[in-house]
Order: sequence, then structure tokens, then C-alpha cells
Amino acid sequence: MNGPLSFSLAATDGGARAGTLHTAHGEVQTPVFMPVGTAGTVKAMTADAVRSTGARMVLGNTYHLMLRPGAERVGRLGGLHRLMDWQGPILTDSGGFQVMSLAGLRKMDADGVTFQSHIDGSKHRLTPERSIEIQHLLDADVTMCFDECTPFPATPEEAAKSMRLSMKWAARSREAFVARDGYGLFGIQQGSVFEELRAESARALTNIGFEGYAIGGLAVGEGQAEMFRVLDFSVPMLPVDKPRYLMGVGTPSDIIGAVRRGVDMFDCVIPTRSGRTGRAYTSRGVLNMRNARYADDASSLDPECDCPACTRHSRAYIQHLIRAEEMLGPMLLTWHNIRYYQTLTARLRAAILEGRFEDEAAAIAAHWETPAP
Ligand SMILES: CNc1nc2cc3c(=O)[nH]c(N)nc3c(CCO)c2[nH]1
Ligand SMILES: [Zn+2]
Repeated sequence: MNGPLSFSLAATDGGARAGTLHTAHGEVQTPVFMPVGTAGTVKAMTADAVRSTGARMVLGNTYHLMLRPGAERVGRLGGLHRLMDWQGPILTDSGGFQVMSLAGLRKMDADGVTFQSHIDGSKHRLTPERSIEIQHLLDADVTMCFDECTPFPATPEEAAKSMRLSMKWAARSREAFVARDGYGLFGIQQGSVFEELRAESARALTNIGFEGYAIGGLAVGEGQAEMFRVLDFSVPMLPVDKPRYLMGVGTPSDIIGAVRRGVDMFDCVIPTRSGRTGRAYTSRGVLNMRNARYADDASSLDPECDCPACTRHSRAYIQHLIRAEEMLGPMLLTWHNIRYYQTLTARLRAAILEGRFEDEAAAIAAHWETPAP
């Protein structure tokens, strides 16, 4: 393909959108949910299993991969696609968020952040230039700007200072990014929960110009109502012809509400992390598969799901695997949860294309109300 990663809008239904991302590693239909593959693997899943869920784009993390196995090593070995044997597009986060939430001893300054590895205590430094270089070595189709996710809650003064630093880093990220056909750099809007700061951030990013725009600084403890309130004014500030990516979101109900407000792309650890802890996201709500009530339940985990866990096994078997701490337990539940999230976004996309988004959203949510059997 010629030119940078691009986005084409196929339909809108109210605020909701259906479109296509055109990337160096293929097309991706939106709304899209990207399974998190933090350290170069979607935990407990082979690449074939991830693909069989319908997922076409996954997320990787600069922070984890720079510490282990190392960015230059991943580059020498042919990049993340080669290592993972993943043919679809990969989006990598830029490291700032993970440093603040994971690393030991860290020192932020106007130029970047110095921190200690949570793995072996070794010292590292990330600047916008180094983060962009690492993401290039990883061969990410979508590179994220190096930013600071403003902690929540923040005063307007704290949020303004943090956002303005991220906007300086966004300009330096753009400068450092090496353009390649089908690859793109996304800016990340900050400004916490304050409308004027969100507007200032959107203006700064639009003036620099990016292939996509992320909404950062949310899903940090503000709660769903506050997140939706902020999205109501933040999303329309972003260019209508570029993809909007809400970072770190979320539950199925978060995703429906954010799609309603014009968000196109999502990533979240919920389906993978909760799968490993025995929680299943199903058409009838969330089931805790450790629960004794499933010991003799020969029925399917989710009667509406076509994944191996739901078509070839029973709730009783899955409960046994989780209780016995068998590896197959997290594998089957992760597989199912990722499949559930892919089915959700595919249903939302189909509904938007047919102008029946609200009906579909209501039908999906109605089933959650029925108490889990
Ligand atoms: C779980 N909630 C969440 N909020 C986020 C907010 C940000 C953010 O503001 N900036 C960057 N670079 N990443 C973020 C990430 C990691 C993406 O999964 C977030 N994840
Ligand atoms: Zn299933």
C-alpha cells in the first residue's frame, strides 16, 4: 500500500462508527478490540488460537519488551511479527504508562523518565526518541507517542502541567518517527477530566498531525459515569476522519458506551487476565468458574458461543480445570473471553452498518440482566 496507515469510514449510526484500518499487515474492521500481548504473547494463547477468535490486531508493550528480551534483540530476530508468527497488525504502547504503574524507583524530568526494572532492578531511561526507536525495532504497525498518563485524581493545575509535557513529547515523538508505508504514529490526548484541557490537548495534537488519535488518561479509577462524561466532550474534539483509540478500555458495557460516543479502537487486559483467574464473560453476564455450583453442570459455558470451550466442553469440566489449577483452564477461559469480545465488536459493527446500533446494544445488555444460571 502507498502512504501511511489510513482509515476509511464505512457508516455512522448516531455517534457510533464502522470503518476499516488499512495497515502494512492487512485490513482491520472497526470497532476493533485488540487482545493484549504485553511481552510478545497473548498469555495462554498460541497465535493460531488468537486468530481463530477473529482477532486481527494485538497490542504489545515497549516497557516489558525493552527489559526482556531487549528491543535490539527483537530487532535482530526480525521484529515482533516474526517472533510471534503474527501476520496481522500490532500496536505497541510507548512505555510511560507501564513505567508509572510497574517500575521501581523512577524519576520523571522534562526530557523523559529514568526507572528501575521491576524484573531485576537494572536502571533504564525512556525518552520520546528512545520509545519511538524501540517501537520501530519491534516493527509495530501503530506506534504510540511517548506520554505521561496523568494520575487520577488531579487538580486542573496538575493536569495542565502533565498534559503540556505530553504535548511536548508528542512533537518529539513525531520528529523521531520513521515513516513507512502502512505504518502510523498515534497521538494521545490528555487533560484528565477537564474540558478546556482536553480541547487544548486536541488542538496541539491536530496541529502536529497523526495517523490516529488516542484518548489517554482514562480508565484510571474515575468510574464509568465520569469516563462517559469526559468522552462526551473529548471524542468530538478529535479529527472525524482518523481512528479514535480509547486506551485500556474495558468491560463489555464500557465498550458499548464508548462505541456509542464515537470510539473505534480498544485494548484491555480484562478478557485475558480474568480468564486466568477463572472469570468468564458470557452472553448471560460474568460467571466465576471456581464456584461450586458448576461442579455437576454439564451445560455449555455460553450457549451462544462457538469457541472450543463452549462447543467441546462443559462448565463442570472448566470448573474442575480451574480448581485443579490445570494449564488448560486459563487457556480455555482466555480463548472464550477473547472470542466473546470479538463477537461483541463484530455485532456492534454489523448493527452500525445496518443503522440499528441502539437496538443491538439494548439486546446485548438485556441478556446480562438475566441472573447468571
Ligand atoms: C487500564 N487503563 C488504562 N488507562 C490507560 C491510559 C494510558 C495513557 O494515557 N497513555 C498510554 N500510553 N497508555 C495508557 C494505558 C495503557 C494502554 O493499555 C492505559 N490503560
Ligand atoms: Zn466460548
